Amino acid sequence: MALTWTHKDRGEIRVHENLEELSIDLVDYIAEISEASIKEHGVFCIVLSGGSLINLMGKLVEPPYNKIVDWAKWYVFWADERVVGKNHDDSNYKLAKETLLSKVNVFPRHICSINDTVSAEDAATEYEFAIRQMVKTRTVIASENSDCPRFDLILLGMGSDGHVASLFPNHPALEVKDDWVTFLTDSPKPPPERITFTLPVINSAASVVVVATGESKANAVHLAIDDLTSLETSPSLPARLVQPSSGNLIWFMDKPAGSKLDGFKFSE
Ligand SMILES: O=C(O)[C@H](O)[C@@H](O)[C@H](O)[C@H](O)COP(=O)(O)O
Repeated sequence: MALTWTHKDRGEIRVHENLEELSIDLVDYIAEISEASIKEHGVFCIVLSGGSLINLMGKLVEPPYNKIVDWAKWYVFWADERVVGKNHDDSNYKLAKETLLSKVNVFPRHICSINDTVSAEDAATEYEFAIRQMVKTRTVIASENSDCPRFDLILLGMGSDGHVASLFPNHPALEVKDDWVTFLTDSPKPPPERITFTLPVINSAASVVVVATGESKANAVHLAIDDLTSLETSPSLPARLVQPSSGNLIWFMDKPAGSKLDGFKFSE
């Protein structure tokens, strides 16, 4: 049984017994938001990241999800991408394609990946331009509260340093406010060249999910969610800066990742 609660300003927290339970809850949630978004505005604009998150979504290609999800209405984006060829093992696109997208009926033209033949800077500029065109044609909804797109669902993993997408602690990309997509050529985690959604775009989504598993994430989870003592306060922890302005925030984690949370301790 999952332990779930809502923090007064850090969203809903779901701590699962194990990865199997977490992955079922995660795909249930994705299927639910997909259905609600399609009912509301005809399409589902989902944003992926890399890492273990993609394998945790694997059940989507199995019954009943593969039959109940309206794949033809999906538009797929990436919150961050490594600037490598699409066939490179570091490519987030390749991971999602092999694990999920090649196994369901998402239209290839609805899969919005980066141009892998240009520099990181140009790839970021082109990706933002492509998204702006889709906001213009109303495939992606415009936010009412910011000059940003309002994606239906942004799925983020989290590193043990608290990074989300390719927004790393103390990196200047965290400060970018005027662009929707920015680039890095000095990522602290290899490969160095990446593009990433900026915080204003992440925080304009209708729903943001952060998935964190394993004991190595426990401290970052605590710093991202709990009310901190003045000693611990770390204003630039990227995961703590995920604060959708008028959307939902949900944390999916396993027990080891949640083990340092105040709410977890109280429930033991
Ligand atoms: O671009 C990257 O280097 C990874 O995609 C990275 O951002 C990942 O999402 C997190 O580090 C969480 O990864 P795990 O869930 O696999 O620990």
